[in-house]
Amino acid sequence: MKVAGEQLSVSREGRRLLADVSLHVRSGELVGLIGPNGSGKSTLLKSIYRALEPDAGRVTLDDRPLDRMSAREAAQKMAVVGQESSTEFEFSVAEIVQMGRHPHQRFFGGDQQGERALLRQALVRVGLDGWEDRSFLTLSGGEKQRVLIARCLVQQAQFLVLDEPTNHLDIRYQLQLMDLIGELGLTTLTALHDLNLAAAYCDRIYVIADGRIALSGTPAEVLTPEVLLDVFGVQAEVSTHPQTGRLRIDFFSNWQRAGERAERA
Ligand SMILES: Nc1ncnc2c1ncn2[C@@H]1O[C@H](COP(=O)(O)OP(=O)(O)OP(=O)(O)O)[C@@H](O)[C@H]1O
Repeated sequence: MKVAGEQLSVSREGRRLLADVSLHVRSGELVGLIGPNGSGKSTLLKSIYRALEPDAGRVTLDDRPLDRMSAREAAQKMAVVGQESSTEFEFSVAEIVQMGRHPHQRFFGGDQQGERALLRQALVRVGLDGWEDRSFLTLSGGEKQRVLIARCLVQQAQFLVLDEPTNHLDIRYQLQLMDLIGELGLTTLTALHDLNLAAAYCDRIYVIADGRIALSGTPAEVLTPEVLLDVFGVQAEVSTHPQTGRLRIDFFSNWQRAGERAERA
């Protein structure tokens, strides 16, 4: 499934949060969205997954406008893990994951055994096999995040939208989750703060700053020291890891620069 956002604009309380943003994700592509805090990443993702109505522009899935689809049809095509996915209600892990099946279920009947198998497979994939009866509210941030990913898996949508999916995850699960997303081979758009993860996993990256797309391209095209200084205001060195061949970004903090200055003096 290919996805496009065309000239999306959002204003709230007299402020332009998104200005004429266009982006596209080709079928099976993993596209990253990076940018500083408050640059508009969540606003853009919310306008794509219909949590927020843009003032102008449209979103299409396989060239069909999303706003002409029913909520059920949209949910069959698009699965979302947003940033604020908390619930105050007492649901079990199994109940939360099974919510991903709602767009596919009819009122009566259904293949109960098949549904249970899907639930189990999804929990195995996120490392939570046997956690069905645990209360969602009692889970750690990282465990909750993995449950929400499992909910996406059972939804069997072709397009995944993820807002900071590695938030709360320890390094092992960050890598495991990004590997899993890559293996799924779905059309994926994800906001990421960790630029090394973006470099390692994304086919292409959009950089957003002040509600506008500053540039887009492959990780090597986008993640240059000049762009990182310009957009994030940090000095960085970008190299290629000798073993993995992946881009590696090292950041220099103020104390390192101060140390270098002292050495030179
Ligand atoms: N409903 C709203 N009304 C007014 N301002 C809003 C609203 N929603 C978001 N904003 C503002 O829009 C800007 C973009 O917010 P957004 O959450 O999209 O940024 P972000 O890039 O996802 O940030 P972060 O990296 O911190 O998660 C912020 O300055 C935010 O305060």
